[in-house]
Parts: sequence; structure tokens; C-alpha cells
Amino acid sequence: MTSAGTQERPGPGAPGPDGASVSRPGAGSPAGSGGNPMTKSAERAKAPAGGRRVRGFFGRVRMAEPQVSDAERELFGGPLRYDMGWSEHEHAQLDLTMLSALRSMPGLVGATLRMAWQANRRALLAVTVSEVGQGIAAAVGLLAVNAVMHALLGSGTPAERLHAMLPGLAVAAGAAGAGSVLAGWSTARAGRLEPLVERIATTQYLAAAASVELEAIEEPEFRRLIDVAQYGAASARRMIGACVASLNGGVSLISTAGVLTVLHPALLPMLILIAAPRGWGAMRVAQERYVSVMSWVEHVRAGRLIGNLLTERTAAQEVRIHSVGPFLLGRYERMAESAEAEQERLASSKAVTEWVAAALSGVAMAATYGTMFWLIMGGHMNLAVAGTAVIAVRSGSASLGALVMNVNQLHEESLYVRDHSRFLDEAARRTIPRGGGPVPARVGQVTLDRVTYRYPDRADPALDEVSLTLPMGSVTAVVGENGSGKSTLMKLLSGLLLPQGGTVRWGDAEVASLDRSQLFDRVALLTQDFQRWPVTAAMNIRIGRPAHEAGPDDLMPSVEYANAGPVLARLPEGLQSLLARVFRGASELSGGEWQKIGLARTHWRSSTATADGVLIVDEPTSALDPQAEIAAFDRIRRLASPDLAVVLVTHRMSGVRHADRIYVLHRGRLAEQGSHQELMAARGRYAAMFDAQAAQYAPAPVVPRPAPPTVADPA
Ligand SMILES: Nc1ncnc2c1ncn2[C@@H]1O[C@H](COP(=O)(O)OP(=O)(O)OP(=O)(O)O)[C@@H](O)[C@H]1O
Repeated sequence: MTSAGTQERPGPGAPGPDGASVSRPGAGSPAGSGGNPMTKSAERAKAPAGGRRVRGFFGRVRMAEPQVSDAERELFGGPLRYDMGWSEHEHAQLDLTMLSALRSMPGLVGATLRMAWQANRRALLAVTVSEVGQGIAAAVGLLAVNAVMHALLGSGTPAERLHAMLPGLAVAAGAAGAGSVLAGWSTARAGRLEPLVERIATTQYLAAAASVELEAIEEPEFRRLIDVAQYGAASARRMIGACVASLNGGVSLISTAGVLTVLHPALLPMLILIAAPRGWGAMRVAQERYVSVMSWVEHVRAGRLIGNLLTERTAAQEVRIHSVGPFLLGRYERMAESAEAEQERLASSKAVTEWVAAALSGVAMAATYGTMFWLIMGGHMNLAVAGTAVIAVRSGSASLGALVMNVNQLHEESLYVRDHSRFLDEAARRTIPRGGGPVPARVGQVTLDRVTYRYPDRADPALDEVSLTLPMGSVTAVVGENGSGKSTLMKLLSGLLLPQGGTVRWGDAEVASLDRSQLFDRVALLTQDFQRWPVTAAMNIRIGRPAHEAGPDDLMPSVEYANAGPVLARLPEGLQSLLARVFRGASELSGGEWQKIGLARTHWRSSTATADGVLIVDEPTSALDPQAEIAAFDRIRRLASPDLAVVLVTHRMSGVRHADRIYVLHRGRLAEQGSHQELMAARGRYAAMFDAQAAQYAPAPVVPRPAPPTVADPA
């Protein structure tokens, strides 16, 4: 058996969608993992024992609803359920039987081998040759042992018999040596193959995820598929190991079976009888483990989420000041106890299953030896053959047991690999189309004409027949209350979303017919939650147009434009300072300082543009102090140039009054439009919003303070 076949699966700790780390089932035995500090309690008595699981011992393992602890009910109103990959497999996996596993084998092995072939065909060939070679070496070794037995139990003096044994011993030693050399070679080549396969699968996954339409990313169903598929790459890697181990088991089994058949035809069925209970036991333990993890992991998820909250930086203040720490810790312990009880139950159940399998196998072994005894006594088998048969039966039953386990593992891993390919297919269908017409260098203006857009899971449209025009060189403001459709409008403008009704035109060209990557190239984006890349300050600016080479001097105009000089001056390495708190020696910026870096990035992108474009600025000043905010709005307005249209989305009304044109959205519809003066004169929504904000800054009326109560002099 090669070490590749016994690869360690990753333990618990894969990050969940919200940062709470969860393990996927099968990735380590629940009985052996966990690592939670757990305490004993009365709750263990209520633990999800056999009652939740309806099964006869030899029947199918069934899944029932996991029990939920009081603490989970109190905190989450029920169990925490992520839409993770393995929960999708609940039923598929439970159909796992020897037959279904064997039926799906050829397809699975074929798919994995194709990936391995694509990764490194030489390594794949080497692994195959060495595994087949090991099987042949094992068969030769057994035959040599048979020759040794014959010599040992044959006629002649002890010296003559020893002498007769020597050739057989030499062949057996040679076969063992060749087998171990081949095993080492196989391990080394499989070790080369596995990371390559994982890389290919990971690259496919990441590339597909990065190139799908934004609409797909925002769809819960597709997001779920992304989460589900993330385990596919590691599973593909493990499938290589399982394939190698299965090949090894298969070849060893065939060679042992061949030798046994040559020795005596009755021995082969006996071998199967010995190994079958062990195979059943392995399969059953795997099923039980899966079903158990399904219920156990619910508690672990909840517990880990709480654990993360206790250590998270963002929660640190409330954890301390509101005494949330001891409260959550208590709930954490109660959830951990539920998980512990389930793991304990599983360990006992596993022990019973293994014991029953071993007992059945022992009975079959006794029957085999009894048959051999009977054959020897009846003169149908000589002692030398019987000795070889004992060795062959032992190694053959080990090979068969390992084969069953590896086929089982192959089946389990294939569920995740299948998700991976399902995701790739779906992503290919939803990928941003390549090609399309070129975006003209000079467009004059960008126009939205009665644009309508409704999110898939919403009844009402987020935008309903909205029309507006953005002339190059102008500053346009879009205002409206929360949820009025401003951000959706920006996504349509930038080409991230395509309108479901109406048209978006760059000059005369309709966006739907244009090359989208060229379109993205024309858009600059500065949003409130712009990406804070964990790279150097210089790269955080340059990443606005990463393909454009830039030295520190090239970036200085952008730094100066954003007034980010004083921010950089405070950093230990200036522009070369790493802005990633998680790494050693890195610096952290405040929200306002980051916004200056964001502004510099936007300037860098705009200043390196060579054709007409649109700059979208969405709530750019939320973290800036009042003075910095005034300066930032002024700077953003100054960015408008003959080849750039600036669109400003903000709730700060003071920032929009100088815009050339202001559009007011209300519940997805265009409610008003005009200049500041026109809209104020119209006394509509805009004027009401402006006045409401202005009133906050008006001098407060003097409210007379009530006279202090007179206290009677006790004297
Ligand atoms: N990804 C999405 N999926 C479903 N509905 C969405 C999605 N994004 C936004 N919406 C809904 O569309 C409507 C418009 O949202 P949008 O984000 O465009 O408003 P907004 O004016 O930018 O709001 P805010 O001022 O709060 O940022 C809202 O009702 C919102 O709930």
C-alpha cells in the first residue's frame, strides 16, 4: 500500500461563509476531532442517542433531524444551518452502498485520471506502472514462498532442504525489495501529481468564480453553489490518493487471488468470505460517521461561531463593556457538550460495528482453516500449499479490506468533485460574455433610457423606467432615500448589470452589444466600502489600474491629489508600507485615512485613462471629518474633464449642490431632476431633504432652562 492512499484528510477548520470555521464531513473522524473544551453535564443525558436514528443493525443508516441545544435555541432561535457543500449530499451519501459505490467507480476514476493526465502524464504513468509492478512483485513473492514451503516440507536431510530453499528465499527477498522500491517511487510520483491536480482544480474554480456576472454572485442559489464547490479541489487531490490505493489494492488482490486459485480453487471463495464482513464494517462506519457529522456539525458550527465572536476584534469592545464574554462562554460550553455527546455515541457505535465485523471475519477465517485442515486430512492439499495459502489468505483479505475502504473514499470524495464540475458548468453558462463590439474612444455622453431592473428574488423592480444623461465633462449627482435604487443604477451604468428593460448607451452604442471588458476599462469606481487590499500603500493606489506599470514618482500626483501625503508620512515605510494588519510589520489606517488612499486610487485610474469614461463615486466621504469632506467633494468635482463624466451618489446634500445636474430617485423611479437652484425652487423631495439636513446645522434656538427646584432648609 502506498502512503498516497492513506493521505490525511484536512481536519476541522475550513472557514464557513461568515468566517465561522466548520469542517466538512468525512474530513477527519468526528470522534477524533473536535478539540472543544467540553464539560460534562446533565445535557449529555439528553444527547442525540440512538433514538434519533432509526436503524436495524444490519439495515441502512438513516438520518434524523439533529437535536438542538437550549443555548442554540436561545441565541439563534434554532439550529444554525449553513448551505454548505456537504449538507447537499446528505441523501446522496446515504445511498452509499457497496453496489452504488462500485457502479460509479469507472466514471469517477476516469474523470480523476483525465485531470491527472492533464496535470502530469509522466507522473501518472509512473504511478500506474509502479502500482502494477507492486502487484506482480507480491504475486511473485507468494509463489516464491510456496517454493520455499515445498522445499522446507519436502524430503531430504535438513541441510539439503535448506539448500533447496535458497532459490525461493532469494526470489522472495528480491520480490519484497522490488515491491518496496516501487512503493517508494509511486509515493514520490503521486506526491507530485496530487498538488498539481489540486492546483488545476483550484485555478478552474477561482477563474470561474471571478468571471461570472455580478448578478450570479448576488443570487443566493449561485452563492450556495460557490460554497459547495470550494471543497472540490481538495477532494480531487484526495481522489488521486484513493485511486492509487485502490489500484494497489486491486492489483494485489488479483495477484493474490490468482495465486490462491493456482494453489486450490476452494481458497478464493474463502478469501472473499473473510474479507466481506470487514468491507461491510468499513462501509457502515463511514456511513455512520457521515450521518453523525450531519447532526454533530450543527452544534460545532454554533459553538465555533460563538468562539469567533469572543475573539474577534470588532466585537471586542462590547464583549468587555457589556459583559457579553461570560454570557457567550456559558452558551458555548452548552453547545460543545451536545457535540461531545454525539461524538461519544459515535465512538461506541463504531466500536460495536467493528467488533461485529471482526467476529464475522473471524468465523469465516476459522471456517477457512477448517476447510484447509479437512483438505489436508483428506489428502487433497499438501502442507506446503496450506502454508502458502495461510499467508496468501492473510495478505489477500488485507488487500480486499483496503480496496473496499478506498472505493468508499473514492465515492465520498467524488460527491465534492461532482459539485466542483457542476459549479464549473453553471459558471460557464453565467460567465461575462467575451467579444462584442468595441467601445468608441469618444462617446460624448452616456445615456440611460427607461431602464428597468428587478433583482431575481424581489417582487418590485429596484429601478423602474429611469432615464438620465451623463455628458462628458459634467458632474451629475444622484440622491434618494435608502433603498431608492442608487447603487443599482450605478451597477447598470458600469455594465456590471444589464438592464432588463430599456437601454444603456455609450454614445450611440448599446451596452448589451459592447465588449464588456472594454466597457469595464472605461469605468472608475470609488465606493464607500471600496476594497482595502492587503498589500503596500503604493500597490493599493496602483491597483486602480494594475496593468499600468508605475514607480513611486508616477503615483505622487495621485497621492497629492487625494491629500494622502500626511497619511503616508506617518507610515514607517511611506508608500512601501504594508497595509495588512494580519501580517508582521504591517500598518493599519483609520477609516478616513483609507478613504484618502481610495481617492488616490481613483485619481490614478482616471489619470491613466486614454478615452472617454465614467467615474462613479458612491458615498465617498462617510468616514471623513467635515473639513476633509468639503475638500474631498471639491476634488471629486475637479476630476471631471472633457473625457470624464463624474457621477456622485451621496446622502450628504451639501456635497451635491454644485453638481451640474441632480437626479432624485424615489422607490426606484425618477422623482425629480434639475440643478440645485431649480430643485430648491420646486420645493419637492430634494428641497425637503436639503432643508432637513441644513436644519441640523442651523443655530439652535435658545431653550430657557427650568429653574432649579427650591429645597426647603431643614433648619
Ligand atoms: N443583491 C440584491 N438582491 C436583491 N435585492 C437587492 C439587491 N441589492 C439591492 N436590492 C434591493 O433593491 C432596492 C434598491 O437597492 P439599492 O442598493 O440600489 O438602493 P440604494 O438607494 O443604493 O440604498 P442605500 O442608500 O441604502 O445604499 C432595495 O429595495 C434593495 O433591498
